[in-house]
Amino acid sequence: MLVPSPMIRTKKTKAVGIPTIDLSVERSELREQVVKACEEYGFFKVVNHGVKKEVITRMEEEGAEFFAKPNSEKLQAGPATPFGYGCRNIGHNGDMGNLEYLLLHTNPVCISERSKTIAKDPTKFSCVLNDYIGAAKELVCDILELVTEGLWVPDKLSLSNLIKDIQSDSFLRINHYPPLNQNGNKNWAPSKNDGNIDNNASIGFGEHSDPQILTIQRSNDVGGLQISTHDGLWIPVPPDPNEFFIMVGDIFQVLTNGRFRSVRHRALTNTTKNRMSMMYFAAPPLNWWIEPLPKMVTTQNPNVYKPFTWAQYKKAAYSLKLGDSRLDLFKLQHQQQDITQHDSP
Ligand SMILES: C=C1C[C@]23C[C@@]1(O)CC[C@H]2[C@@]12CC[C@H](O)[C@@](C)(C(=O)O1)[C@H]2[C@@H]3C(=O)O
Ligand SMILES: O=C(O)CCC(=O)C(=O)O
Ligand SMILES: [Fe+2]
Repeated sequence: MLVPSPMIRTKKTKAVGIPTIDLSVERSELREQVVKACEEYGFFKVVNHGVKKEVITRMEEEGAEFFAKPNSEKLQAGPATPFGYGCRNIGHNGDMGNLEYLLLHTNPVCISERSKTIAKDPTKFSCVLNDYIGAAKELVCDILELVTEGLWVPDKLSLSNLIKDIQSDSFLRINHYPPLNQNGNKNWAPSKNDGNIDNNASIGFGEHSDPQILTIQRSNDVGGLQISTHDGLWIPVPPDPNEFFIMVGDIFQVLTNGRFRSVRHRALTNTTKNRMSMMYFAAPPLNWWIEPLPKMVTTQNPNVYKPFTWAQYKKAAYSLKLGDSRLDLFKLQHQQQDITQHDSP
């Protein structure tokens, strides 16, 4: 059963409820709800997810402790190129946000290596992160199995196995959005790229879709996340620190041949409170070939996308700006821009 959620009124006065799915309900009903939410919004909240409170709390504490450090210590984590500490720069193509973050590969060896430069107690830090990553991975796999069942895909484990693969290219990101003061300024020194965000001072992380298969998001109790509906309205998502939000990523759109749509979203900063969010981005191994699941291609619904590897897609995404629609490059009927420009790295 869909759990009733408060109606949200957007600026354009459209009242929208965030789909909320209770993972403890009976499986045959559950898989239908998950498929429906992925189709309609590409976004939903899960409750009764089974992740231990302690795992979430410890992760929250580690994140808060890291961002409270002096800048000189945070910089020891190394620049986010691609993994490490980033401040205001998002990616490498001039995108800027009002945030600082840690971006990490979820492979346990990478976590262990990075922890040495991030935390005073690296063993504890990597333990806490591995526990959180393990829980997020399990949640992703449960949801992917519900989807394959709901779509009547013959191999129920075909997608979850990609995320469980030791070579999976999944990432963890912890974002910290400091409050903006009353003039809309933050305590950070002005940057040469500030022109990009002057008119959007409250934008913490600009509009985009996530390139991966699925994202598991949670935050502290400070709001800021917004999702975009198909008709272009922004819906604020009320924060819920004990629950998780699931976002369909670009690759899930391809796998379902466009039946699911990757959700465009953004994060705003709060005027007075610190916001911290954490995302697990579930991705396949780099060399994995991506194309619509055979079940999703019919005469009525012919294949829309060219086959490509996750490495090729990532390379294209990383050569573009945050808000760009990268999937257009991989559409079969797209004649102008050729996929070979983004050939394997
Ligand atoms: C501007 C960019 C940042 C990003 C790589 C990109 O070139 C385009 C996709 C961006 C994004 C959005 C979701 C995740 O936060 C992220 C880690 C990802 O996989 O794709 C970021 C990338 C990043 O910050 O490096
Ligand atoms: O901070 C958030 O809630 C969302 C951040 C986000 O979309 C991202 O890091 O990709
Ligand atoms: Fe995102």
